[in-house]
Amino acid sequence: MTYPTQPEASHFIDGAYVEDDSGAALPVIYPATGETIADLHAATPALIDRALAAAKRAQPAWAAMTGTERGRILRRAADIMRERNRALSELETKDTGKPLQETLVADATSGADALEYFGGLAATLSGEHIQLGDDFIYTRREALGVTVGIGAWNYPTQIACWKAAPALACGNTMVFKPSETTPLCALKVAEILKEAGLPDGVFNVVQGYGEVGAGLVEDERVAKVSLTGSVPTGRRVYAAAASGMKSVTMELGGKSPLVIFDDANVEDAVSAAINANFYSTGQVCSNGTRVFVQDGIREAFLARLSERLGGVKMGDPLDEATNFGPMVSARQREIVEGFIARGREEGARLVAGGGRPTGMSDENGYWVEPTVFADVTDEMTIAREEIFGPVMSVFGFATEEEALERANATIYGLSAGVFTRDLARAHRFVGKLQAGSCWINTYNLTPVEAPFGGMKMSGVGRENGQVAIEHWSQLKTVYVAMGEVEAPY
Ligand SMILES: NC(=O)c1ccc[n+]([C@@H]2O[C@H](COP(=O)([O-])OP(=O)(O)OC[C@H]3O[C@@H](n4cnc5c(N)ncnc54)[C@H](O)[C@@H]3O)[C@@H](O)[C@H]2O)c1
Ligand SMILES: C[N+](C)(C)CC=O
Ligand SMILES: [K+]
Repeated sequence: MTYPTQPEASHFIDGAYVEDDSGAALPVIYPATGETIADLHAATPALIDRALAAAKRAQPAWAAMTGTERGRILRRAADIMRERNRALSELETKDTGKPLQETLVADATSGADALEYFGGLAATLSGEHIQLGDDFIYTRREALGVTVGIGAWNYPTQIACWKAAPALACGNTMVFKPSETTPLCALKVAEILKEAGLPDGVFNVVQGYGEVGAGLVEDERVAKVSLTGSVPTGRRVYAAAASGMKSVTMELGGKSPLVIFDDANVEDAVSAAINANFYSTGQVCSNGTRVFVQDGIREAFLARLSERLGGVKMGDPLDEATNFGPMVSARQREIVEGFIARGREEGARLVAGGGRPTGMSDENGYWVEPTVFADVTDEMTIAREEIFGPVMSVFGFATEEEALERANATIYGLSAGVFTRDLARAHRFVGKLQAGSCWINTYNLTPVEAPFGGMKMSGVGRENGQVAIEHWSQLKTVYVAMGEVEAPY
């Protein structure tokens, strides 16, 4: 099967597709050609209200089902997603420009993993019993209520599922707003959940720009907001949620370090640096864009990296042989090119890339070459700011202490990696890294079993793993008295 790129309508509310042409135009662009592949509309205030009302109405009955019943629906949806992985991946590729080689293994598949994992966990939700003499206390793990998910554009299906799966497992309902840049696949997630038996109103999708997100966050019916996006947006959303005393999960940006010691396996370290910088054309929050290579192997590392970049294959993202796609949008390419120019101006040494690839269309596809800067210093703009594109900065270092201090010298704390054959050093080092996800001798693996999220400015809360349940539910404490009630008078 193939999904048409134009969906039946822009929004999915209360179990059905809904359109309102009076909403702002939201064209969907295929980043490899610049072609408009769908015309959607942003949600109007009336549609936002309709979605939240549907979620509010559906929530009590959804929460009243047993966890086993809720989980069965999520697991059925996981199976359907896997059966349709190719069609979903093709649609994701058209929406994001990411090569099909990637979307086939990292998007709907990861979404299905989350639905399966939290579908399984749904039946395990429980409280505790605390005996106090004859009296006792028990706790109930309850849903939060109506929740809002807001997505970034790099992993649209995955983000929708990483939020919806634990939210729904816990008995919440959700209104999800995809990124305006990649709005298509969340609608398919909604369709599939419905097909799997999800009651109407439990998962709704509304499209729109930032103000639609803001409208959702500010609504008093909403108990929790989970955002995947940039730090500036995170600040705004967290502040708006705080004034309504809402819970939040913030999955934000990063400028993560990848530290490679002299004793590392250079071939593996180069592979990891490639995965940590050029996968999804560098549009990955957890990317290890600050690559610290110890002095003894730095030139060998750079030489081997340059050779390995000969294996980059740009081209039609729908061709499974293509392993590097365009940037998601003209705007994002402009931002990345601005950073590359700054890197040059500030004196970093360009080792690879740095421009638009020859032979690829300049006007339409938003192409940028995989770019490597060496001799980068900690003060340079490219060393400090999240670029969100295929730009690797390579730094030298002499000692473990120095590497640790410089790795942590950032406002961000999403991820970090260390390569060494000395495992005592590896554990000692990650013990002191200020990052939510650390990898030893690999990079960027984010299975759903692993809690994922940021320290410092990179976020609040965790997605995935069992701990996500705590972020999508609340505890009620019940004290039960077995005797008479004493009072002073
Ligand atoms: N930690 C993670 O899991 C993770 C994953 C992917 C991307 N990211 C981060 O996301 C960023 C790139 O994505 P982006 O450019 O789409 O981010 P963005 O912050 O521009 O937008 C994210 C989402 O927030 C919405 N939004 C914007 N203003 C809003 C407001 N005032 N209220 C409510 N919603 C609002 C947008 O419409 C979009 O849906 C990068 O910084 C990247 O690191 C983080
Ligand atoms: C969560 N992750 C790393 C797969 C995608 C973030 O951009
Ligand atoms: K798009």
